[in-house]
Amino acid sequence: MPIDTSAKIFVAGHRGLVGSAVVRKLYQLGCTNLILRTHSDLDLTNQSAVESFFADEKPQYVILAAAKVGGIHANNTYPADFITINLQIQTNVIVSSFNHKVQKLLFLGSSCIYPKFAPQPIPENALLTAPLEPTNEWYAIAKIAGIKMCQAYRLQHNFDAISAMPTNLYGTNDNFHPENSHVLPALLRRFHEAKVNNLDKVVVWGTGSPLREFLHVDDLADAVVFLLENYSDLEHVNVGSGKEVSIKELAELVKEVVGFKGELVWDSTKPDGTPRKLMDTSKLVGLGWTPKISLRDGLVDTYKWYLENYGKQ
Ligand SMILES: NC(=O)C1=CN([C@@H]2O[C@H](COP(=O)(O)OP(=O)(O)OC[C@H]3O[C@@H](n4cnc5c(N)ncnc54)[C@H](OP(=O)(O)O)[C@@H]3O)[C@@H](O)[C@H]2O)C=CC1
Ligand SMILES: C[C@H]1O[C@H](OP(=O)(O)OP(=O)(O)OC[C@H]2O[C@@H](n3cnc4c(=O)[nH]c(N)nc43)[C@H](O)[C@@H]2O)[C@@H](O)[C@@H](O)C1=O
Repeated sequence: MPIDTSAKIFVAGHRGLVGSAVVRKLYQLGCTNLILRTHSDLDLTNQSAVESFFADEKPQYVILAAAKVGGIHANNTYPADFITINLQIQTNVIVSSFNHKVQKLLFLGSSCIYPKFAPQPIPENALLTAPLEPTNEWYAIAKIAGIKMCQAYRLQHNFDAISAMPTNLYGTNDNFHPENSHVLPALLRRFHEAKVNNLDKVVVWGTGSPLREFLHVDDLADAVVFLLENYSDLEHVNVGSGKEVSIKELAELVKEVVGFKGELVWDSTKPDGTPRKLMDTSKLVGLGWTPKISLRDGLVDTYKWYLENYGKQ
């Protein structure tokens, strides 16, 4: 049922790529009672601080978009951080949400929960059917544990906790860190810097052959609200665009959007990761949701935002 615009909604991770898009969406819908805390105000790995926060604020809805997130290099380099921090955050928020009678919680996982060689497109029931992609299995295991925890609280306590599994996301407020970011923001920054510094080439990681699906974060935020209003069941739900491109095609598209005229150089010492991870989104489409923003339009908008916020540096 439609979200009550006066309801107390805690958006955990509200400054991040996903959290900020969800906040924009909820404000657009007329929500007037969002509860927002920065990482420095409320460290979600601190169990007693989270418990006190929920006891004081008693939110009615929780959207869990806070996590330790990064691209293939970051996941491959900091496995202990990715499994520990994400297990701590999600456990603290899910348990305290239940303890303080939150009406509904939406947990955000990721497409990396699926086996490295899952059937394509990947259906929700491919979960735990084969080995994971080694470069991000620690993060994936944490996310799978989050799905299972939401299921366990529904089975034992009838707690309305649902899980959404987005594909690779991009958009405004993304992480543009040169090493630890995801591919799309990393390339946007690298091509931009090459253009403004008149470089003649840009290094792209891997072989360029892996395929990736991309969804603009505003579409994801729309899907998050749609699921909060229309879905309450045990199984997680894939959220994607249904369209995939090779990393080479993506690099060419970013090059074109940025207007870089030089050449691409491939650094095959960097990992390719999962060869493909196109999600089967027929379950979500069957519920009545479809994405709206094309990759080209989304890239153009994101680069425009990048120029307004970082272009002068
Ligand atoms: N980006 C992507 O391509 C995809 C993301 N997802 C999922 O979406 C969710 C959000 O990801 P995304 O928005 O990209 O990530 P971001 O890194 O952009 O945002 C994460 C947010 O969580 C906050 N945060 C991190 N640690 C803590 C903590 N200990 N206490 C409080 N807040 C904390 C961060 O605050 P601060 O920066 O101040 O530390 C930040 O605001 C995650 O669950 C992720 O797994 C799923 C699929 C794809
Ligand atoms: C959403 C999903 O995202 C992550 O999985 P991933 O999709 O493999 O992550 P990625 O975006 O970092 O890489 C995608 C592809 O792109 C190639 N690639 C080229 N050049 C750059 C580059 O400059 N940076 C990066 N990061 N990748 C590059 C890179 O070699 C790889 O082949 C998970 O860690 C996890 O966070 C998760 O759930």
